[in-house]
Amino acid sequence: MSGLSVRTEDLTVRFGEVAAIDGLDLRLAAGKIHGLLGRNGSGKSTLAALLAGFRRQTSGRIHIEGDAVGAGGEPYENAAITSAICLIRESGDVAHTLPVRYAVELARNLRPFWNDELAGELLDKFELSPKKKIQGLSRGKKSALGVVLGLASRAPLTIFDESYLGMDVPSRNIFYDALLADYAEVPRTIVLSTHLVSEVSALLEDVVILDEGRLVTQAAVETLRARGASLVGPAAKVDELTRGLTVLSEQRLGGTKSTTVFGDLDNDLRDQARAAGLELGPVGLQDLFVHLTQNGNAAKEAHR
Ligand SMILES: Nc1ncnc2c1ncn2[C@@H]1O[C@H](COP(=O)(O)OP(=O)(O)OP(=O)(O)O)[C@@H](O)[C@H]1O
Repeated sequence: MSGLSVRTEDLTVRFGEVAAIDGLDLRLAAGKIHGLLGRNGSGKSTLAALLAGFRRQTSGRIHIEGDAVGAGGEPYENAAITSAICLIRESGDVAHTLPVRYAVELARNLRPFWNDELAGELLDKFELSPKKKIQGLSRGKKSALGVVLGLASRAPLTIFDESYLGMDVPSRNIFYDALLADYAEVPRTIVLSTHLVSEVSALLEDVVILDEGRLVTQAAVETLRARGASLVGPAAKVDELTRGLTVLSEQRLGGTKSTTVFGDLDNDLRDQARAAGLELGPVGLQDLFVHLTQNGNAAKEAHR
């Protein structure tokens, strides 16, 4: 099993006047970890709910495909498809009056690819007692329970919709490590919806950036990160070579400066930078995300 692929065509969801998703043409390749990035209100949760069949689109099409779902098709009201998809939302969607072990049992019964051993290991890692009532868990522990259910479901398409934001940094690190380890063992399609871009960027292979329900860009992380450069070295030289370029961020420590710029650096400039002893590197995903979703830039990018 290497997961499900997703294709959307002209996908649109309207809430009255608001288009939460607006004519989205998207491709998510099977067996990869995708980042679904966007600012607040950009449509991430709406898209996640559509892919998991939790809601129906106003217009357009969704096609889910892969070994686990036979001929594939639309997820809405299609149990053969939705049983292979697990969406974990920030709320966790777990019954609050029950102990943790009931939530685990429920998932075990509902999820055809469920792995009990992994669930047990993760409960221990997050120090979640099976006897504890869910309503008595802290926000972070509720999020951790959601993460345990999501990972142990081993669903061919697993979507975490900001479900780990309530967790503290050490717990989030446990999540990231567990996700990578289990993904290496059982490759599947994972979607991480987040605005904590810098934190998850090392996990991601492909990235989708949304803005106001529209696709700003979709690309492999490496391709995106090559769409600019960071220059590090003596401040005066860095300033001289980056003059007139679109600067995404700058940091200075004593006489040394690191400047990140957007756009292609021509070979001449690269040669000059190297000759001056500057270090050249790719752009951080966080800087790109901020730039691409700033007022006006998203629309320009979408029409590139
Ligand atoms: N049930 C609803 N009724 C009306 N409007 C809605 C509903 N759900 C979402 N919206 C609107 O659709 C747009 C997209 O919302 P969505 O929750 O999908 O964004 P998001 O990217 O997940 O945001 P956040 O990062 O803040 O969670 C927003 O303008 C939101 O107000």
